[in-house]
Amino acid sequence: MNKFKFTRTSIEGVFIIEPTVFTDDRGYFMESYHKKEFEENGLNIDFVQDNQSKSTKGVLRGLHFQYNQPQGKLVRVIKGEVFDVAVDLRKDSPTYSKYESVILSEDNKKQFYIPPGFAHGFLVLSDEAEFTYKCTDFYNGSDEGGIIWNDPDINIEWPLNEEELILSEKDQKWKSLKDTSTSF
Ligand SMILES: Cc1cn([C@H]2C[C@H](O)[C@@H](COP(=O)(O)OP(=O)(O)O[C@H]3O[C@H](C)C(=O)[C@H](O)[C@H]3O)O2)c(=O)[nH]c1=O
Repeated sequence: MNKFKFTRTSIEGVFIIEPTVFTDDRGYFMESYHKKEFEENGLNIDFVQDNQSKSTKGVLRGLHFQYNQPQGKLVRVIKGEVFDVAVDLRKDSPTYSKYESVILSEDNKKQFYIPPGFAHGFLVLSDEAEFTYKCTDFYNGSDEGGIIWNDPDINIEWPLNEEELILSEKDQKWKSLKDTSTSF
């Protein structure tokens, strides 16, 4: 029995995945990942690291990537709601510099697969959000790069006003894509 719905997006390699949720009077059960079913649906990926973070409303984490160890990410929200964004940084891609966004939430249980070669970020819309994701390569802090959240050429329509945003010192200092050398 297939337990996931896979939807391709406008950007090649980026998928929205919806798990089957089994509910009963105790609550619910769902499989959150299934290597074989993902492979059968075009996602032949191996994960090596799982991450989890908690953020309050207005926190924007991103837009991050790793230069030499680019990470594919399977992301989802286990508490609250976020606006999640993937930006195509693959030089030869017809959708270079374009973005795909999706609302991920505790309620919709949607997952978003972002391949290596993308910048990733999310904005928290609920009072709090707990975010968890699987990565196809290991974290390497010295290999990290970023694109500024409000790059006018990418023009992401973030659903909160600028004055509501909370960014780390690091995330306030990234440059725009045109001023960032990437080679994916
Ligand atoms: C990402 C990461 C971070 N850390 C340490 C480094 C810092 O001491 C601390 C916080 O790191 P940072 O501020 O980079 O965390 P985020 O802003 O959530 O970074 C993530 O934000 C966006 C959403 C992403 O897609 C990336 O996975 C990642 O860049 O955790 C680790 O030890 N391992 C890790 O894999």
